[in-house]
Amino acid sequence: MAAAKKIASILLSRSSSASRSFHLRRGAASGIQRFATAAVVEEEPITPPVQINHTQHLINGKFVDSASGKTFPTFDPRTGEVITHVSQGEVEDVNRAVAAARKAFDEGPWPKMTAYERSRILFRAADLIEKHNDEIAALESWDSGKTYEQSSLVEIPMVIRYMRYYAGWADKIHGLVVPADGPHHVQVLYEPIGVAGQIIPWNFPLVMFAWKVGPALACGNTVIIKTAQQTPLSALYVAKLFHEAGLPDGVLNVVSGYGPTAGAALASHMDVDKLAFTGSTPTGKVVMELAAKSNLKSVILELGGKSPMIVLEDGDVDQAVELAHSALFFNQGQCCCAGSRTFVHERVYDEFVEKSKARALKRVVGDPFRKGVEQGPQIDGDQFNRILHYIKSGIDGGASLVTGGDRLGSKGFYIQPTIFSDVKDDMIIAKEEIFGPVQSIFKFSDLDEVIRRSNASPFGLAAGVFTNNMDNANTLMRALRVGTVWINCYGVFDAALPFGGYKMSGQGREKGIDSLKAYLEVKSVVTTLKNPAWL
Ligand SMILES: NC(=O)c1ccc[n+]([C@@H]2O[C@H](COP(=O)([O-])OP(=O)(O)OC[C@H]3O[C@@H](n4cnc5c(N)ncnc54)[C@H](O)[C@@H]3O)[C@@H](O)[C@H]2O)c1
Repeated sequence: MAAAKKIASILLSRSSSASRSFHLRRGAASGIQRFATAAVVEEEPITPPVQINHTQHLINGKFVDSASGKTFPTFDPRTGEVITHVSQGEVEDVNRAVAAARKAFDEGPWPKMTAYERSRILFRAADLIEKHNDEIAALESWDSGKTYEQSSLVEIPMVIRYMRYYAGWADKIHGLVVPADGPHHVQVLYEPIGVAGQIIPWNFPLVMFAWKVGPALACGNTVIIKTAQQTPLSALYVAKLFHEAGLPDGVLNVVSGYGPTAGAALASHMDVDKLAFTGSTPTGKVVMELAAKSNLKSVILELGGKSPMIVLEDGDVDQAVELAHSALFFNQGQCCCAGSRTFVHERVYDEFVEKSKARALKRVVGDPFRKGVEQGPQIDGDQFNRILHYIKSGIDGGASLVTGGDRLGSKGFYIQPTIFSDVKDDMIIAKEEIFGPVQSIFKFSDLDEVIRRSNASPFGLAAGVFTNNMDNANTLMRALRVGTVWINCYGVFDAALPFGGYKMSGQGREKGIDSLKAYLEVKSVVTTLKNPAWL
């Protein structure tokens, strides 16, 4: 019982600053209508508590229009209406941003500053983000549809924590002196790579910004980051704060625009030394090819997933239901690491399915700016249609629709929390990343079977395990071919914890010490010693 309580506190906590989970407390939501009525999403949208001040690219420390003068719209997922128009970056804008970053690296003060000075600027930037937490959170929610409570209480505080983590590293990166087989003084130096190009998705715009910009700057690199076309607003605001904190011009450049133009220009640029990409697996392959065909820049990839959430038969079923629910439905189901294959032991399967249905029916869907709402709209019409298409494929493929299965309301991109049971491994919904609020529940009989079926995926990003049996937990944590295993918790994203994928979920790691290695070159220096006193 004590263990179960501990699990609940991990799962339901609003996260300590040291070890934040992506999960919020279950919405109290008294007076808010459930998705069965749909009325709540038909109400007039709440006006977000923020003004939009920055819509141009941030290049060389200044906000500038696109060379072409073009702009593109960014939309409110609650209504599908335009929020504002943003400068549309293309090849020429990327060239300008890379030139600024190149100059700031080759001639500018950033890599030449002391590590302590760099660290202080990053700490000041984190302080400014904290000061403006609520405006930034409002921009993030307006542009992406994620709940304001999630942005303001979880994600922006996580961004601040990540920036402080990397600020702390800046003056602790040091080399080695290693023994050699001869009269040589052998040093290993860790140096910044140079100009880093970074491409991020829309599902966690600022968290992805922090995972990339933090380690790159801490190591002394300069950066051009291309935001997702769906969510350009928050990064412009935050990058401005870095400059207010004292970041020299050209060190951090933000270009808004589409993937095949601005993104491809960055990935294939001859003056970019490192490429960091987060997004879908198909686009990951494209950018890797562009990097290889241009200057063979090294690449780090954070890609898609189809992560198993494994519920063994020995635990408290109510706790397991809540954990598996949040593992899938968090952030409208738009998480790379979503627990999108819920494997449940046959002994508790029927009870689990019934209780999961009850939990999904209680999920509070509505305007993300309304207090107590757990689920906002999907990001845009493309994703909305894609998810509805997957739901149809689940029904046509013979899975049992337990609840949901349709849109919610008549405007914007809201989808009913949906559950399928009796899902078979060869169904499309069992194999492909749905990226929406659609839970698929599978039945299994024993440990070997669930290991084999969990690993039978081209993805290997993450997995969850729910059990009180530590022997089984130990077996699973070693057998699962994934980058992260959460045991009796899910979605814990500590700054010090490396995150990344096995197989087609990516290459390399972000966060933790491993992310620093991704932004450092290793140089060996050998000096001949004359008459050494010792070797
Ligand atoms: N592993 C992780 O850490 C992680 C984290 C978040 C999201 N994701 C994945 O991201 C995907 C969802 O994001 P998405 O739909 O924005 O992905 P996406 O691949 O469509 O786009 C990601 C980014 O790549 C850009 N892009 C698109 N085409 C490009 C091209 N030809 N050249 C260069 N850049 C291009 C986009 O403009 C965007 O900025 C999911 O598959 C999800 O699993 C992974």
